Amino acid sequence: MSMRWGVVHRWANPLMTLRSTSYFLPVPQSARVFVSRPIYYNTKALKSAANTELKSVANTDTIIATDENYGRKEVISVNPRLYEYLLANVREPQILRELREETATMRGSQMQVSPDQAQLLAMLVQILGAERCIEVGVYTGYSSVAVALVLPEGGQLVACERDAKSLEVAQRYYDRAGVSKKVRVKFGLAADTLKTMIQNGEGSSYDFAFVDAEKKMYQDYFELLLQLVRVGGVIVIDNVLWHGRVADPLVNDSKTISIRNFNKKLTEDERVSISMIPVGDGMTICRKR
Ligand SMILES: C[S@@+](CC[C@H](N)C(=O)[O-])C[C@H]1O[C@@H](n2cnc3c(N)ncnc32)[C@H](O)[C@@H]1O
Repeated sequence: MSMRWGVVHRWANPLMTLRSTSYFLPVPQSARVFVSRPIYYNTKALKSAANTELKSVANTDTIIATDENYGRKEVISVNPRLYEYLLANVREPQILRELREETATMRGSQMQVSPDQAQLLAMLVQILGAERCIEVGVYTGYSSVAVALVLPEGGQLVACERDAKSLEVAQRYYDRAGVSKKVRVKFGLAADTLKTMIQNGEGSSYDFAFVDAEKKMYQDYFELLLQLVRVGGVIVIDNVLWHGRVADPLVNDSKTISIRNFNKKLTEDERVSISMIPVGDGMTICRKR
């Protein structure tokens, strides 16, 4: 939050005493909308005013837009306090919590989907009544366990991963979660696995796919998965907001450009209905038409 120095104003606390001296305190830029006209306070009242002001700004800081560009809709952004609240409302199975805690000690743990993302994936699988799923990018298995747990008996998840060490952890948790029978691990490059599945006649036989691997391969994964998923099936793509970099014109590294291009192409792709949502690092849900 950016600060500027300014007079504390009446609107901050209308009950305070009038005095002859003005005091200057840091006032957040975003509080400027509340400013009316200057009024002078005693020191004690001033401190309390500052607290009130800063607390209320912490609240209003979550609201990022209310103007006509957004149809006057009050659009919010998730700040740490709100995100903690959101997480407190996630039902994370004990086995996933343990996997998350173990993964937190490992290299690359930031790659794992967040509990709210995993819950959304599981919810989509359940809404779809999905029985046949694919995951591209397993890592230690957090999202794949979340999906496998809600698959019916006889359901199947094809889990594509090129890193054997991560797969060892994932496999251990498939066993512990009692979902090993539902998960078909495919070790190797995901694009090769998907191509083989198409060649084996598995086209249009999957209900759900989740993409969370090499960013520069997103378009390739998407094209292959579009062949494997049935009409009405869903493909979810992770990291589509790429830490916010996709919206920053000054960021032009190859991964950001690749995701930006992918997002643009997807928006224009009539083969799918889409919904981009700011959960985790951003996900796009695509439904095959
Ligand atoms: C972001 S992580 C996946 C996180 C996982 N979905 C979770 O929630 O824990 C990406 C994973 O994709 C794997 N990966 C990257 N490129 C791949 C490729 N070409 N083929 C298969 N796996 C790949 C990486 O080894 C890594 O484990």
